[in-house]
Amino acid sequence: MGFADRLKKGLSRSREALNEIFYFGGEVDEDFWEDLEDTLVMGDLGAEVAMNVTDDLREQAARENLRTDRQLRRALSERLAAEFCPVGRDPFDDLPSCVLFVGINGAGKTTTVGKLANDARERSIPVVIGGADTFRAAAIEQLDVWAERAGVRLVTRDRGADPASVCYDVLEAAERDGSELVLIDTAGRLHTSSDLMRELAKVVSVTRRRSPMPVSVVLVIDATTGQNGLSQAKEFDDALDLDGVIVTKLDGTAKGGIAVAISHTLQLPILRIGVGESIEDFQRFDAQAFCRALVGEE
Ligand SMILES: Nc1nc2c(ncn2[C@@H]2O[C@H](COP(=O)(O)OP(=O)(O)OP(=O)(O)O)[C@@H](O)[C@H]2O)c(=O)[nH]1
Repeated sequence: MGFADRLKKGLSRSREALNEIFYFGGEVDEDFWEDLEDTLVMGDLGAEVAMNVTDDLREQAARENLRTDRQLRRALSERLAAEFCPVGRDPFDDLPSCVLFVGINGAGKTTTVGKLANDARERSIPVVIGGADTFRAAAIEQLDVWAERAGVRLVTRDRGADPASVCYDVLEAAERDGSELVLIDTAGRLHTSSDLMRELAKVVSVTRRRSPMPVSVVLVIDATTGQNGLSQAKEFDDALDLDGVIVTKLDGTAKGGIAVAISHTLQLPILRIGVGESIEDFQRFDAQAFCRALVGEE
């Protein structure tokens, strides 16, 4: 299955919900707009975005006399795409660059680091991985498997070591080897655990101070988390001042709207998306293509 099909399949829940209201058979009446707003809220877009988008679309439909399913879907997908914060500096393209990956347990950080390392190597970018998840021995082993798969060097320390020291080590190794991209995996943690968030803030500030390259902090978020994803992202942003977001598991049962809610509310760009477990299952984010898949516009 191609990338676009995977994304379409993954976002089918949102699309099916929209299909129900788009089969209105004629009148675009008050019920239609109410149902649209409810459906967008249910699709994890959040109340604020759902209301703004519905109000704008309603005005546009009246102004431009949009009536058909096709016209309305197109206008909706364009309006939703406009909600995304545009990408300014892309930390995986604008080199040299050091990126720290943060997020809750199981969000897909390690997998994402593996995919990005592989992508960089394929583009002949000298890249090194830092394994700063020294909390779990299995995490280091897992990252090692990804590093090997991608054919990229891993710098880490034994379980229990200070994660900030791994950041020092990997930056030193990058300087020595001439690596232009440094990808650092950190231990997963709940955004509600203030001790662990403080520890992570220290890792970030040490890395920012030590790094001769620009440092970006990227939140990896599992799209299937739903609306809780927005509060997660808010907490991480408050504590670490995020630079961007990667949304994973969009091939699963995600509703997808959380990507819109986070990007708009926190004004953070979506840098990449994950659509599967294997090394090539990820993509640059294209807001238009994403919204077409979300809305079911042909
Ligand atoms: N379907 C799907 N699964 C994914 C994707 N990205 C990651 N996964 C799976 O999600 C699970 C967790 O991924 P990890 O990369 O280990 O997550 P992590 O954030 O590093 O987890 P911790 O080390 O516990 O913090 C694994 O089973 C991955 O295969 C994706 O885009 N799609």
